[in-house]
Amino acid sequence: MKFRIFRSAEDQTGAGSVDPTEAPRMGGQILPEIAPSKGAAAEPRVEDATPRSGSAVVDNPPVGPIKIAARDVSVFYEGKQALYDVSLDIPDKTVTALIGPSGCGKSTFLRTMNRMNDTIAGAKVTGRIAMDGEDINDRSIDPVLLRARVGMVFQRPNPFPKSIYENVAYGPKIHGLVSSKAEMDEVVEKALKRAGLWEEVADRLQSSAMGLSGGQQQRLVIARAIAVNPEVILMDEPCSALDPIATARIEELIDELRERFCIVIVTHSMAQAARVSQRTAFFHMGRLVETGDTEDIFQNPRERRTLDYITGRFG
Ligand SMILES: Nc1ncnc2c1ncn2[C@@H]1O[C@H](COP(=O)(O)OP(=O)(O)OP(=O)(O)O)[C@@H](O)[C@H]1O
Repeated sequence: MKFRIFRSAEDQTGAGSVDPTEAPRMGGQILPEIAPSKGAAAEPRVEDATPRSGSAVVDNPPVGPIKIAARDVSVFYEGKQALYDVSLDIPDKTVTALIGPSGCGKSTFLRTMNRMNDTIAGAKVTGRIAMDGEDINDRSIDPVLLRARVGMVFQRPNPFPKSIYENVAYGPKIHGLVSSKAEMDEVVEKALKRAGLWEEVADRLQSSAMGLSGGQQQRLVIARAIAVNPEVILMDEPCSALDPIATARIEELIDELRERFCIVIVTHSMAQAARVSQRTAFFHMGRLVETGDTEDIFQNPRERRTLDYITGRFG
């Protein structure tokens, strides 16, 4: 079976990512024709699902150094469980895509990796998340410093209403990473270059960031994250507010950045997951269903639910 791996950023839906002329298969077996899911409505809702007892076994771990190891991570909002016992290894210098239908817990899991859930009243996280072996929820860890090490890019570009230069300089300044104006100029230029924005803004660094296009603003936000030398960059649907050309530019950038950073991206577009990631984790109803190399997940998923989702039968 071949999945069409879209090279154009125009396809933002997953439904078209399957060649309908070829039979889908699972676990290496050709499956009989599968009727469009009738069972979806009968599936239990998250709050009805029986929580599995925690198991620290990591499904299909990646080869190579692990940057973040999540073990039995659960998240509750006002006592209502949204994530159940997720154990996942995130490799370094790799793009890991988190996919799954709306409300399955992708963003919730993403936020556990830089303790952004701490900022949500009533949210509680259990389990263990280690970065380079160190528990990020340990009392000794300052969440502000953690968020510099684990940067985050959101759906909508959120530059500060300040100049382009100040947007990038802000992080290095508050974290005391530079000691002179010349050094700051260098840091700003380097970050903008790495984010692929330098040539477009070099002559207007003092102009407002709000005057940039959406795609440029998103690259500026990435430059702002990079400027503090993060180790991990979390991206929560970074292209969902962008047009296809700006999306393609961000995807190229993600591909370049993975040489230096561990990247985790939440995306609704299976075509995007297939284009940008090397590892994929599929979530459903608050649980991690399956994880593996992206090619395997898309061409030969082991779980029926993964197959149904990537072939557009639900979600
Ligand atoms: N701040 C919050 N307060 C209460 N419940 C929340 C909060 N954030 C998320 N939830 C709930 O947790 C569950 C998982 O939500 P989450 O946003 O992580 O899913 P998602 O897979 O990222 O969804 P989407 O693709 O729609 O962004 C949902 O049932 C959602 O309603």
